[in-house]
Amino acid sequence: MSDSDSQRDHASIFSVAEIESAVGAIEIPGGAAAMREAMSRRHFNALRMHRSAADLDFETKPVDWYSLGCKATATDVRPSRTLAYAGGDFYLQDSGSLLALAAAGCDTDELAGQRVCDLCAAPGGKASALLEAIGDDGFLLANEPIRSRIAPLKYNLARTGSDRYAISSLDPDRLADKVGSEFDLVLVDAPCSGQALVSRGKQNPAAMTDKQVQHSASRQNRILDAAVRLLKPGGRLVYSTCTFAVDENEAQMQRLVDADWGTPASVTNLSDYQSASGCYRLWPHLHDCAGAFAASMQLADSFPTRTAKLSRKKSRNETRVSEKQLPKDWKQWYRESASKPLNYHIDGSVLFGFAADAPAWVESVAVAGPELAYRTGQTWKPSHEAAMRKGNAAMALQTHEVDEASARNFMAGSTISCPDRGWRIAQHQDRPLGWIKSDGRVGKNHLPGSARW
Ligand SMILES: C[S@@+](CC[C@H](N)C(=O)[O-])C[C@H]1O[C@@H](n2cnc3c(N)ncnc32)[C@H](O)[C@@H]1O
Repeated sequence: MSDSDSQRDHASIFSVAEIESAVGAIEIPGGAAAMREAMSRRHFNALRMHRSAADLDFETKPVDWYSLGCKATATDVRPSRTLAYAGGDFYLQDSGSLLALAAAGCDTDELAGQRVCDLCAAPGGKASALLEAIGDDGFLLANEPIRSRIAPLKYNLARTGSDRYAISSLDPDRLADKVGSEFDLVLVDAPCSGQALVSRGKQNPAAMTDKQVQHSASRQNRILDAAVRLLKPGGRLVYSTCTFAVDENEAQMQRLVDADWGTPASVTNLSDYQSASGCYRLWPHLHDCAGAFAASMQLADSFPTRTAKLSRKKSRNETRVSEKQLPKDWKQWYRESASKPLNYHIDGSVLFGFAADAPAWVESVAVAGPELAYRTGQTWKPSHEAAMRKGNAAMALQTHEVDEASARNFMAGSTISCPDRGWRIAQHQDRPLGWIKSDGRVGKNHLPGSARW
């Protein structure tokens, strides 16, 4: 069975009445029959552009709700096989995911310099947009409780080229106990019944049942209760799901407002999509995406604050290393910025460099962060993550500009010719691609398997 057959099959399992019942107490604009039909259609991913990206060499049309979003106009373009993608110029995601980013203000300057937490962060589609939006002076904590999902999160955060982040892996309640009321903005892109994904064959059809909706809703209650404890008074909560059920969407926000914890915060740019005060929806039959929900709430100034309770076991300094303990080839790999010093940490076989002006609690909750080097046996090598840096603290010292054909070969895993010895970043039109190590003739390819075409 082809992909499109299986998508059609999943969606056509449901009758119009079942779709209406799964959505709950909200009118479906345009009707459930049109929604049912659109749920079996394929929606192409959108490109979420990096702010410093160069112009694309294929035609695109804008995504109406997110100014940094666009879609390729031709359906035979494969954006994921372009050098612009390899160099981190854009991220690919369902255009519905951009609704939460619009609610957070990621396509404006309002997050610049802010302290932000993405509480349910893997694989990092939204966390990477938050990281780009906070700029060189903000800080992002990306939390993902499920350890096996950390690897793609690390990879996607590194693609932004920023080092202003740390990754934690805690239950939201424990994180709130440890860190306290620290954030200007918390994003909860909650685990949900995933009804919008049923049409893509990525979710079990049981997502449409009340049992699944109520199971997800009670987990969302717990996560949201922790999220508000992580906010500074007056801070902003952005809540999102990829499901249609009111009980997992508008009703969750209403519960917080009814408890007097905050007030809905309208997002002017999203007024066309409003479903309730501070709540926004995209529908598969109206907006050419899988469907999405996002809401924005401002925490009451009177909400009680808590200060960080740092763990005694893994306190600051415990894994920190001095410059003298850095790998011996360090100075051949990186130049450090005097104005943006780093705190170096070795965790097992990985060396991280956290921004020295990051919050004090970062080192007690982080399981990963901006990676600089890793060890295989006794040998240290520079990390692919650091090859992608676009600025900030540790930057690779040496680069090797390659033409388009060599860049494509490099992305496919080949060696490239390079007359200069040592470690350097292969780059194409100033876009970093990854590390090579040259013997003065041939540059050996050090691109990780996951990044290769
Ligand atoms: C909808 S996905 C997040 C997608 C992500 N924000 C993105 O844009 O790439 C929800 C995430 O929440 C995580 N999760 C599961 N249970 C959780 C919990 N109790 N608290 C926080 N996150 C949880 C899941 O592992 C999953 O990675």
